[in-house]
Amino acid sequence: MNETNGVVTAPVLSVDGLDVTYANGARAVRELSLALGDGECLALVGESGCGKTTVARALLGLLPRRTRVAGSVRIRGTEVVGASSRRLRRLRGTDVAYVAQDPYAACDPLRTVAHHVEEGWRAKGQRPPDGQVTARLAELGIEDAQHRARLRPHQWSGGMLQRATIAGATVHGPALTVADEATSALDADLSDGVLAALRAASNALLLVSHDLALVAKHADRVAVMYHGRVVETGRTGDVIGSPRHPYTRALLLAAPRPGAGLPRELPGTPPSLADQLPGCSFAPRCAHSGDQCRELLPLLTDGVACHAVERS
Ligand SMILES: Nc1ncnc2c1ncn2[C@@H]1O[C@H](COP(=O)(O)OP(=O)(O)OP(=O)(O)O)[C@@H](O)[C@H]1O
Repeated sequence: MNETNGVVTAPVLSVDGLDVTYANGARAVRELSLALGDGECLALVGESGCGKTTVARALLGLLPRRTRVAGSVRIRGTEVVGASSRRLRRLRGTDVAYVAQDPYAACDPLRTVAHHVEEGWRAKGQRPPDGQVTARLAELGIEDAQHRARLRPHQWSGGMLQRATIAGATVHGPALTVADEATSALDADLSDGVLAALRAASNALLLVSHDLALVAKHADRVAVMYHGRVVETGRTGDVIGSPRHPYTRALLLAAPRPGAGLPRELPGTPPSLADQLPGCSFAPRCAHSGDQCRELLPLLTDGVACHAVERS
């Protein structure tokens, strides 16, 4: 709980022991815990398939039927795991909003952009107050918003259209915005501005991203996932500037970043999601692993889950 001026509020997001197994037996998220406060931006990073999107979907109650979900996801104190469809519908838009990867895929090509922004109100059975669509678009950096809002999505550039989807997703000022690779369909030079707009339009923001340069610039904290677990977490500058987990170091070396030299491919491949290794899932790929790493699961302690890391 947080206390501001004597008023106690629940953290925006608290995830405790989240565990997700798809119907085919793939255990994509394993005992994952996270917390996010007002105004904070947390980036979830990690190789493809490590479970980032699964976490994002779990926060919105959007996992497929027959997926087994254990643990707890609370948004402003309201439990999402096991919530009824009615309660989830009530939470979406007001408590938690979602920004998808590809704005063109998220929009109906036959409808105007204004129609998509208005959907934020319609989904709650409301009509947008006069002038609000244009005002929201202008706030997100759209020039000549009144005219442009009447155009169709294909008449907008990708960066501008993503700003419009952010405008629609955040009309009710949700406590938490979840953005899953929200800029990966855009050119690199547009991504920065769109992320800045996303941050400005959001309260707490969970950013799923593979772009470590953007994460370094926009996120306050980072959680590095591997094989469904958080293996390192901390302030962005610390995790990206002085990574401690061998996996985080390898991930950073594999990422194209200005001034970081040529990327070095991550050795090996992650284990299958059906595997239940007794020890660290990264041990088979880790140059520092010993017997303990293969036998005993390292717990996340002081922001890092690794037996081999030096602890002061
Ligand atoms: N509906 C599903 N049924 C079975 N397995 C799934 C399903 N959705 C995802 N998975 C598997 O769960 C694992 C985690 O997927 P997820 O999309 O969460 O990873 P990710 O880290 O977001 O990857 P990417 O960066 O490629 O989007 C992957 O191995 C994926 O194949």
